[in-house]
Amino acid sequence: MTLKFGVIGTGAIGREHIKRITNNLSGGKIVAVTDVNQESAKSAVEEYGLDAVIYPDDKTLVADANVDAVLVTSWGPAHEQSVLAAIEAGKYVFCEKPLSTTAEGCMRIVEAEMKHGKRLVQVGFMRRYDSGYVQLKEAIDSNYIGEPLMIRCVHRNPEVGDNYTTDMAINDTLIHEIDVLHWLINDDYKSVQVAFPKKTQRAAAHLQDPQLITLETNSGIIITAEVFVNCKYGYDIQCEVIGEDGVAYLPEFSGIATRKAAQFGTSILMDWKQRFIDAYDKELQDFMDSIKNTGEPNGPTSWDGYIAAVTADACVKSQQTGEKEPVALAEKPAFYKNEKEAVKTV
Ligand SMILES: NC(=O)c1ccc[n+]([C@@H]2O[C@H](COP(=O)([O-])OP(=O)(O)OC[C@H]3O[C@@H](n4cnc5c(N)ncnc54)[C@H](O)[C@@H]3O)[C@@H](O)[C@H]2O)c1
Ligand SMILES: O[C@H]1[C@H](O)[C@@H](O)[C@H](O)[C@@H](O)[C@H]1O
Repeated sequence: MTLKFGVIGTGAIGREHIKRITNNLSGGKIVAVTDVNQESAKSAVEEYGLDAVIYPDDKTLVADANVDAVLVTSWGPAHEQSVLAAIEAGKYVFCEKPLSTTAEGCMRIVEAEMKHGKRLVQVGFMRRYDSGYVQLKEAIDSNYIGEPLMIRCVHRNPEVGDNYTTDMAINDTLIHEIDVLHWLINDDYKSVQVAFPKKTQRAAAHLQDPQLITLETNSGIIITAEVFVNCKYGYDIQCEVIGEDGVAYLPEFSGIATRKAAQFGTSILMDWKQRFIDAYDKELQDFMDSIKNTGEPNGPTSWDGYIAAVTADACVKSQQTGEKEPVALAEKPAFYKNEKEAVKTV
């Protein structure tokens, strides 16, 4: 069975996913595309030699009977509308993060999916498929480092565009940590607090950068996460879990090391595309394989998207109040209780 995809949004990650489904993975084919910028949709079709219909908008694409699954890779605020339209039409959905930019929007998706009666949606929280995070989870689950007590994270981008706003540090960037960390430690967040350190001169006038976020879990684990999106030197993701018996570190992305001119060095990546390249492949392959084998996607669910959005909303509130803000989750519906963990082979 070949899963026929319609793609909504042919920008940076839309093209990355089109490329991997077309050239690297098995079981999928792009049959339709759309973008608010129709030139972008046309150039994607040309660039990857796709035999795909170009639609004027998400609604007409979703209505194409030839489309089995919708790949939502538009801007965050546009996701909810496309995901709801796809669920309404009974199509599978792979939606890039965030599932919706608000908790209410995620809840509308959760309710629509439950009404449909079976899981259709997978959220692109690809770090759960990254071998480094999978190894960290194994170190925690096997009790190798004892009970986790604290976690220290760093999420740095070399630069961002002028349209990147202060709340996007949470909704667009920290959202990866929000998702992967509660999965890593099997715990939920109780409260969050955001602090604004001294601002870098490289940030646009409207943007607070860097930001330091503290998240506390129900069991008392304290997490500190730095988001710094104009760090200039590279794309740098760090995670250190401090347990009662030891410390576990997320592996660094490995490039070659060099010795030259009295220097010992190694390279640092400059963007996200390479850093999690294997994880992007694995998440999409898993999406296609699990639909083929079980009729439902296996990866991060709409409920995971909801947890991330509630936590992100509390962080955005704390950006405004400067206070510690509670994270108040609704009770998990039975519909999502039997979900399998998206842990794949390393
Ligand atoms: N998982 C990851 O690591 C990762 C990496 C990059 C981006 N993303 C997410 O993917 C999404 C896209 O990011 P990007 O970097 O590719 O952005 P981008 O700006 O490069 O591309 C987005 C594209 O969507 C189009 N678009 C916007 N609204 C639309 C709509 N309503 N209908 C159709 N097309 C629409 C735009 O014209 C643009 O071509 C964002 O939600 C972002 O957070 C995730
Ligand atoms: O959309 C991107 C992507 O999710 C990257 O992984 C993250 O580091 C960036 O901050 C974000 O803007």
